[in-house]
Amino acid sequence: MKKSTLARHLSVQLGQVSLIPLLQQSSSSSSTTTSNPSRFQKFLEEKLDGHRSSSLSIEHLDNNCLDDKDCILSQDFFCTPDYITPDGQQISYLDCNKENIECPRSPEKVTTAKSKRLRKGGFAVSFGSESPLHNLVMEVASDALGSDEVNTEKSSVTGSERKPNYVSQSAVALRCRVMPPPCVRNPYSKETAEMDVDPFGNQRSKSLAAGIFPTENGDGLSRYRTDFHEIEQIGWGNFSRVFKVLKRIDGCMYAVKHSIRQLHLDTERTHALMEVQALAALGYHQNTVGYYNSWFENAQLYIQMELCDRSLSITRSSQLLSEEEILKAMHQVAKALQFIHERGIAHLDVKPDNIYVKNGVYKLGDFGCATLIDGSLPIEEGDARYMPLEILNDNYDHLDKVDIFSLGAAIYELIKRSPLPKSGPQLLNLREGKISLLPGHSIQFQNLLKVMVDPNPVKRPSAKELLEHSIFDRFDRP
Ligand SMILES: Nc1ncnc2c1ncn2[C@@H]1O[C@H](COP(=O)(O)OP(=O)(O)OP(=O)(O)O)[C@@H](O)[C@H]1O
Ligand SMILES: [Mg+2]
Repeated sequence: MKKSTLARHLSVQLGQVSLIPLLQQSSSSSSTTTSNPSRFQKFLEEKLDGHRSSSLSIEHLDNNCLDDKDCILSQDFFCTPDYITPDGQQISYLDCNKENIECPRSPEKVTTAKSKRLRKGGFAVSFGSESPLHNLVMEVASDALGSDEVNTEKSSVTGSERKPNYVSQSAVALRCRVMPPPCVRNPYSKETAEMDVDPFGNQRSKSLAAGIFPTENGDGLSRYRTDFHEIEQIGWGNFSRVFKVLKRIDGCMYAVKHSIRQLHLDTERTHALMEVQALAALGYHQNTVGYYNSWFENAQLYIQMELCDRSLSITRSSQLLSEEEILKAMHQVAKALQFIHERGIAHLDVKPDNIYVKNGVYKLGDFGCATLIDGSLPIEEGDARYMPLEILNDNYDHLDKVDIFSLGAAIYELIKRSPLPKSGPQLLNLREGKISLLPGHSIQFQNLLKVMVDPNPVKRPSAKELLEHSIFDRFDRP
């Protein structure tokens, strides 16, 4: 009884990825571990046979949903342009723009016979059917599935054909997903230790009593609600809202941004995904906002990111920055730009609203307009107030230098402490590289700003050259 529950629990987890590689691994390793297969192994073998006999190959799992219940909503199902394309998978953006085209397959994971073992106090421990950990897994499994589902699942795996009351593994997996894990305080995180609100109160039992989490579309399958506890809204833009959230499973704070509009068309989703693809391709840099995860839910794109304290927006924050602090921000954003430009990506929406601060460290965020410098992806320019003349004239030859102009304009705005106008002579002057005198600021600094907003992109320094300027000597070198 217990083993079959464990088997179901594991199969539920596997249902979210692909069952086949583990089944193959399990069936091969089983011969080495025992000559007398357990019920669990038998079950896995039966499942494998079942999958084989119904011609369910990995390819089918990847590309075709067997039935509607086997589909898990995920960006995996939408073709998108790649910032990094795996070897041998040259895809063009235009191809991906077509509706209903097959997504390129991810490189196959090499399956090894290694199995992970839980280590405790330096010793490898295994949990047999009598161990407390084993019992805990049993409890969670039976907690996550009602007794009716247990029967349903049992009957479907013991019979060779699907019974009318068959519930697909993906459906069960989704059902399991919506059971919130306990909301635990993270003992390593200062953030959660100092929290004045207590989101750790009986959230799980409350949500269970309320019938899991209601979603806007009423399907009860909100990954956002299942995985996160929403604390408050911390930002908004033209296209998104951003929330401070606590992740239930690790007890840490994150920012989750989600699109305001529902994205029903493939083209809309493809476009929205460019942001997460850029973030994912870039990887970690201390001066870019950290990216963790993304998913579609209710036709909206959700992006889980590193939580920052605030942005430098001068309309949303009343904090005044000294020249020293502004130079520090400029230096750190220049480091972020050097990092992304070296990877062939231009941000195209550098402005104070998109520069965040966390523990005194400045981070470039909002990669919603990010594109490839070589011009091989579509270009959507950011906030027009920070765009140089060449972009308005559809000249995209120096996209990295667009970011330098925008950084210069953003710094100019922070120094002036008044928002750049959307039109008028001040904006035209800026685009022509004319900035008014900035009393109290060094000539060296004013000259640097001037060259950053030069109307000729070639004359603007690159991010690397900017960082080599002597004005930044007092800061650490890249
Ligand atoms: N990781 C984060 N940590 C803290 N605050 C954030 C974070 N991400 C975004 N914000 C806040 O939310 C605001 C809106 O986010 P963002 O700029 O990414 O949305 P958007 O809709 O793409 O904006 P835009 O209108 O500029 O295109 C930001 O200006 C910032 O104040
Ligand atoms: Mg923004």
